[in-house]
Amino acid sequence: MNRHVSPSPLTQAATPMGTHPGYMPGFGNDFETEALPGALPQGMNSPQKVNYGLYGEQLSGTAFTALSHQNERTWCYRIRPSVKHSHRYTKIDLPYWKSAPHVDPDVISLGQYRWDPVPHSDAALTWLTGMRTMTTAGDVNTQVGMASHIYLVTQSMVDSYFYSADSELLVVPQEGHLRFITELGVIDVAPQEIAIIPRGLLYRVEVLSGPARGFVCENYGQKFDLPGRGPIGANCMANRRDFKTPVAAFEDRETSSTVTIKWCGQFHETKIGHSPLDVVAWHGNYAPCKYDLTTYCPVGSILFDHPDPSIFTVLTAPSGVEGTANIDFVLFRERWMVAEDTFRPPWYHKNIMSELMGNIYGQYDAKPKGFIPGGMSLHNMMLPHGPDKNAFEGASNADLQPQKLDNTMSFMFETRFPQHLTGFAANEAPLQDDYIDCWDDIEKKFDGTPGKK
Ligand SMILES: O=C(O)Cc1cc(O)ccc1O
Ligand SMILES: [Fe+2]
Repeated sequence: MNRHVSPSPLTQAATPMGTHPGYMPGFGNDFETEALPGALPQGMNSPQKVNYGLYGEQLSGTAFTALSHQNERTWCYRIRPSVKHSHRYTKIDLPYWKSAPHVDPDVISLGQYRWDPVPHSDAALTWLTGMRTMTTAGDVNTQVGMASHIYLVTQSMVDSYFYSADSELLVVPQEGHLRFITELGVIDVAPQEIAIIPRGLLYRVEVLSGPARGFVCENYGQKFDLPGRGPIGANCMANRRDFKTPVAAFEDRETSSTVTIKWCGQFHETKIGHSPLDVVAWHGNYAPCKYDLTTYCPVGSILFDHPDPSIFTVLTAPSGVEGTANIDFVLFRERWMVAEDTFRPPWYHKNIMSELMGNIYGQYDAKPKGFIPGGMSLHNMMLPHGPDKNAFEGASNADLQPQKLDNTMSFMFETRFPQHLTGFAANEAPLQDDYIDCWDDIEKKFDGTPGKK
């Protein structure tokens, strides 16, 4: 249990860019935090009257009846109940933010694909208008699968708020700093960090330094969790204490504002007369968090062979089939390679899962060239891939001393569902037409005689 009492409310004036009210450590903890002393009811959730004239409201992230170790909900004590925020909804179009099922008949998703970084343009883009869907998988209506997006953000949301009823968002910045000002507090993220924004949580996004670009995994299914470590034990990989959840912070601001809601793949808007970020105190285990990827402690092979990449899982979102994730978030970061008599980079393979990768910085060992920071690749269900010719020749002839893989941070969103390219990914984003040529000149070495070649 984390308990936090902050001395003063968060108002815009009290939080100039760059200062931050603070975080509480832990993943999935039962947190409690109040921005005004005594705002949080003690020993009960629904007193007849809440201190300061606040309204109590529950945000349920799992079914009321979910098993107790999976049950997630947060009690909010707010200036107005959320329902006061919604008037009539109107549909709006955000043409670049797509949801599954979205199969463009003119696009071929079967293939090995790689993209250069999607460039910034002169357009002023917010978190909403700057979201560019690359792939979709599964079905948003049945709450399975995911979408992958690139965001290009140059402009803060002003008097404009958003929540996704469809999904939890895993945000992986690659350039620029963003601030997520949420109902439950403020999260600042920079490259090498990630943020998790739960389904249904309302927020706006400000640009602390831009232009900002990054990757988003939109998870339609069950929430991301930490993987079981099995025989690895109680430590290493991602440790719970390195996740940070913001302390309560609120705005008491009366201005006409817009709330946008993503619901069943469609976007809707409603107008309100105040900031909806008015939660003065909260307690519960359904909350946003951030995580510094440089605190990820990689565990790997220390004698021979290359383990499956699941060894580098940071977070896993279950699919309902035990051991088979809806999505795994996997991190390839700096580490030592020490394996003896081993082809050290990723092996050639075909996978029932679909692998969407992004490069945060540096060089990836299986693809020393062409997969560059800000770039993405897709190796879809059962499509063969592996090291390019250069990586293969380099690794199979290398003197196998212990070697530090430095200056490298890439990740994978790996889903059990095939990923479908959007029209944007196929036609507008900088697709590398020659990507599959990287395996072209891999030569036949077999000549019928034994011995290593
Ligand atoms: O394809 C990739 O580069 C990702 C990957 C990395 C690895 O170390 C093993 C398998 C795998 O799919
Ligand atoms: Fe792979």
